[in-house]
Amino acid sequence: MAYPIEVRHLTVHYKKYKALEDVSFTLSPGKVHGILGRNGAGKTTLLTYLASFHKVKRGTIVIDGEDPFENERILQGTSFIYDKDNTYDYDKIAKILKGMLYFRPNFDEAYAKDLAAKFNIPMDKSADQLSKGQYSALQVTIGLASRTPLTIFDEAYLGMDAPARELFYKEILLEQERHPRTILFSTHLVSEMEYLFDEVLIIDNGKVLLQETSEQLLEKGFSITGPEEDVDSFTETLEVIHEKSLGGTKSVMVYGTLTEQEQREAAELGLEVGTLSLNNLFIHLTKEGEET
Ligand SMILES: Nc1ncnc2c1ncn2[C@@H]1O[C@H](COP(=O)(O)OP(=O)(O)OP(=O)(O)O)[C@@H](O)[C@H]1O
Repeated sequence: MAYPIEVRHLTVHYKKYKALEDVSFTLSPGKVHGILGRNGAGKTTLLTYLASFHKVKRGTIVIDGEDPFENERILQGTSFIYDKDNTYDYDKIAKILKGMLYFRPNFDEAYAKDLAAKFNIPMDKSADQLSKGQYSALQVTIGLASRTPLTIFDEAYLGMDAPARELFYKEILLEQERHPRTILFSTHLVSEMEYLFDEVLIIDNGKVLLQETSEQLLEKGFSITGPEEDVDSFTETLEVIHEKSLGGTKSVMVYGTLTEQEQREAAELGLEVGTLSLNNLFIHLTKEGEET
């Protein structure tokens, strides 16, 4: 089971500071959504509202057809996993995992134990005795094994080392095949996670910069390399998001699509047209002080 999400005109101000401004989007159910943004862009603010930590004052949020705030059904089906959560501090890990079924009807204790073993989480310790990385791995374990229709990971990997993160990402893909749910990932570590995302929402300065499927987004970015003058004249009318020159050769990153005519022209001029990674697009589309 997976929840669809609809957000309309969500606006959140902290006194005079505009953390989110007129944010609207829908998230399709059963997909992995990358919620990307620079530090302070508004990701956590958005996700805490989706998880109903606060009541919406301006705008609306509809999850699986209902207002999620103080909504028992939706809240039971929503996991919010973040690094600062200290709900479980004094209980032993084995007891925590055993008790989860009480809160989460789909919790799979056997899977959680299996994951805990893979992450080397000691079952006989209490949560407050775990290292930072082990604590994050415990949160991730609970998030995965809860199998909630909406699962939100807000930079949940903090403190986990590279092999542990790799294991986490692998489990996301396996679990999504076995028990598809709506998964939201907030991150600015785009390069190592981009292969996980079905859809991408980029938040910039409290606003939605873009929302696309990963496939669409990757089709919209490309690089053009060749003699400086040819590259300049070819890209005059295109949206250049980054450029660098070296000894008469110029390489630019462009956001947009090329018509067939433009592709032919590029080939005739001998320009090299390449693809861009999601990480490159993210970095250059959200760069401050540069026109995008
Ligand atoms: N309780 C608060 N009071 C005042 N300002 C706040 C509060 N919470 C967040 N903000 C501000 O709102 C903006 C968005 O914060 P948020 O935590 O949502 O960003 P983020 O995208 O999650 O950033 P990061 O990647 O650094 O975690 C920031 O400028 C932050 O300083």
